[in-house]
Amino acid sequence: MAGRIPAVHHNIVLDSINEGVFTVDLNWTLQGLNAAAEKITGRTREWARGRKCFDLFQSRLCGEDCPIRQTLTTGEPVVNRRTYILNAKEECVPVRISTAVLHDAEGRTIGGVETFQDLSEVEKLCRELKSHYTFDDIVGRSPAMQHIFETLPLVAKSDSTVLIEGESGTGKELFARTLHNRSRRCRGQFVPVNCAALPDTLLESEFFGYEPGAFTDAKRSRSGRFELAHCGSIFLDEIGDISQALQVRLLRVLQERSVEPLGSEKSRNIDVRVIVATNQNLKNLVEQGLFRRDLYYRIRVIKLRIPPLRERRDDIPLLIDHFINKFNQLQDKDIAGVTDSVMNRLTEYDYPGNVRELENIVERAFVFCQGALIEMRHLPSELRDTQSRNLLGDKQGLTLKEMERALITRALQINKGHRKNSARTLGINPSTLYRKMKALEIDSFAYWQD
Ligand SMILES: Nc1ncnc2c1ncn2[C@@H]1O[C@H](COP(=O)(O)OP(=O)(O)OP(=O)(O)O)[C@@H](O)[C@H]1O
Repeated sequence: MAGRIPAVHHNIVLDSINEGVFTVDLNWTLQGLNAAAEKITGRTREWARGRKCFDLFQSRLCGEDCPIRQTLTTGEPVVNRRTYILNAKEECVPVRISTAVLHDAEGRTIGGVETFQDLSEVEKLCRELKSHYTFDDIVGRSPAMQHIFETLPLVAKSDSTVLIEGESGTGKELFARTLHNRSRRCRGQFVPVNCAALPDTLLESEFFGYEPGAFTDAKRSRSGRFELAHCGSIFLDEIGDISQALQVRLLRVLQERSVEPLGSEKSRNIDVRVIVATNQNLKNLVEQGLFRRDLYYRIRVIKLRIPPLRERRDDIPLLIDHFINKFNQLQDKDIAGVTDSVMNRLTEYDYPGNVRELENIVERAFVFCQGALIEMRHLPSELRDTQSRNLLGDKQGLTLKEMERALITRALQINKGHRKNSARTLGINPSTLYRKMKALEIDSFAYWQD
């Protein structure tokens, strides 16, 4: 008969695996580490003796959110939770951890075991892969974005005026900033001006500045945005909204590279790169006589068109990831991603507000999401609504009452009998749902599933 494997052999087995393993007693005192745990944490078994597991990990999960505490409290294992630990050199190490309860021969709980994998290499590879899909802060893997990434360094190097066209929220200002940061002017200022935000008279003094007495309130002189941008770049957003009179003045500035503050007769030379943006079709405005043709040709020396997000859906998963990372850092959270159904919904949605809208959707979900993944119920109702729209399926030609019954029972089926979630799917108050269910004699327990 084969004998039992001696304990010392268990240690050899534990030391031969790549995953870090440690065990703790019920007071979180470390009982042992394997060789991989020593390597990943940079701590020795001698150091660990008598210390607590939170001394070893110093992770943001330590404390209330501690996985091993959860396991010891609930008896349930935690599987593949991602977090960061601090190693002996105080470096952040990304890890994926799992936990389980340890029992003695009589089945009594005597402590817990935690296994953890070092994800540094995996993250490094991901970063390398991602670097192909990013240009500074701009993310994109669609062919359209990859093409823009190729041209951006060349455009940044030149000093020519650039026209960026794209719907609102496509990232025009982000591109303009990137062009500035990558140019020889990066030490100068990047000065944005939203031409649609100010009335014409104010915009003129904003552009060119003024001298005392130029108008009633002008007590002192003030530099305009063009002067502020001297040796840097000026970004004129919503250029299609400026008046004809201002278009004439702007054309002169671009031709002569000098500005004349209001109330002054002397012009000042300026060395500025001009980047303009519009969410309108400037060519159409020219055809309609609303935008000067000569100014149009002066500003469209180089034209970049940023497609709306619905025309480059390949970018959506990457952008979601980008914004999740951004908000994890800003809000010190640890959200790992979105569920499959959320990903499907977010990649099929049309985004009238483009990337800004997607960013807002993720930011909003961060407010409501308490777990590791963003779920359907964390999305705004207009995104969840398709679920209600699809609820009826092909049940046309029903009476209003029958339709209500069909909708409610379908919502209960989808939400496994959960009345609050069903109310959310239907876009009504839980109390309204309870009332309707009572009137229609629908029993939610019939749909209840674990
Ligand atoms: N490709 C991208 N990668 C990462 N972030 C992006 C990208 N495109 C846009 N964003 C982000 O989306 C938000 C909106 O972008 P931005 O303000 O540049 O848009 P815009 O086209 O200038 O909008 P508007 O026309 O309304 O002024 C910003 O927070 C920006 O950082």
